[in-house]
Amino acid sequence: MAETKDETKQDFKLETNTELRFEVDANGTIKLEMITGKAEIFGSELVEGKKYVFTSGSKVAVFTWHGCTLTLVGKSEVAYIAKETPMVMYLNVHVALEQMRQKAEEDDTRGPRVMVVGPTDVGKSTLCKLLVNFAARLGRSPVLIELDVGQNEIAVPGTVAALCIERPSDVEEGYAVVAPLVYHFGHKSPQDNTQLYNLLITRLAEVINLRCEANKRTNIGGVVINTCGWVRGDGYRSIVHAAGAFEVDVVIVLDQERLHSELVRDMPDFVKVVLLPKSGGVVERSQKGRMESRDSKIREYFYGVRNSCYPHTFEVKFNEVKLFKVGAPVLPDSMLPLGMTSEDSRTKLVPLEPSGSLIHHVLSISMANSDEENIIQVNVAGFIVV
Ligand SMILES: Nc1ncnc2c1ncn2[C@@H]1O[C@H](COP(=O)(O)OP(=O)(O)OP(=O)(O)O)[C@@H](O)[C@H]1O
Repeated sequence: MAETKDETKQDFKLETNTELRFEVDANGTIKLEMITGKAEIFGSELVEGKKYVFTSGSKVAVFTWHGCTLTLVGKSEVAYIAKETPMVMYLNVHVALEQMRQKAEEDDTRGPRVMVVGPTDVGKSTLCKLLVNFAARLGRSPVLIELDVGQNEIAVPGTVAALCIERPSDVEEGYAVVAPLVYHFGHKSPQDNTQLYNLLITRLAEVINLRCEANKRTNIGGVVINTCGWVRGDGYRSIVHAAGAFEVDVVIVLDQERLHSELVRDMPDFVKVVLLPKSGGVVERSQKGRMESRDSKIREYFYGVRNSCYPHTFEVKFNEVKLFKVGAPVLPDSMLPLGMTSEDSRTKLVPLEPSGSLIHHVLSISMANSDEENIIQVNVAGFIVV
């Protein structure tokens, strides 16, 4: 039978230190198979002869240190081999971090804490993935911190989260999200409530510090922090705040000299600030593309990556739940009780009356035992759609 257009087969031969980049068409899929050699996708190794399926919108780079042959079956928007990649530099960073882990092991101290910053679409999430995957391949167990509330790799958008990485992420399905630590933020940009954002960063850092104190392996593995692409004004101040809260040792700036020089100026001397180039393969995403990827992240939470989960519908009486929203309307300081500032209201919990306006909203379920606890600073158990 003749091949249909959707089953176009392409063969590629990759030399050492090159990568095959491809994007999957909307509503299409691509099957990738490594025929010979060795290759990896964002730090996760490919198995020879196994067929990997990538769904619509995926943007992938298959990198090889040793050379390989590959086939792609399906319709791709683009598929090309790139010889220029920053992978050797990224690997050098990993090697330096591994040396810091070995030193920490010898001296019984803390492993490296590294934060990746830069404007939007420079490959921050991808570099974080590479670093934790490389570490996991050496048997390390770093903690991945996700501060990018818009494009969150661990939980649904609108959250900050942490995940202990025990093994490299799955090539098709991403991180094995087992027992993540997630805090509710509720907006897709930190700009919408900077006070709350900074408060959650402080809280997350406290909890991670406790975890590191209690678990030597996690402590040695270190922390890799992904940030969002808002690097001006309050966004920059949030980056500096996060660096302080997590007591980072290394800040990697991707692709922006201005941000690099600002951070060199503002970081303490013991923090290494490194400027690295972005990969030419990183794909710029439009507002629409970002919205779609947020939607698919929420869908993935409820249905699983390959529709492997079945969300349940159940009814709860309104008197059995308490509903809150974070942030009271901002009032002028003159109208507030003595000693309170309008900034406080942004992190205040406001009770919500159940109403039709809640329909189709995503709510998070707090782990708090009572509403006397500081619910904002308590992690969430999961999410529901009303
Ligand atoms: N070398 C590469 N080749 C092809 N695609 C790539 C490469 N590196 C990254 N990408 C793709 O580019 C897209 C953007 O990368 P990434 O999410 O890492 O950027 P980011 O800086 O974290 O963006 P944001 O600021 O939106 O969080 C992703 O879909 C990723 O899979």
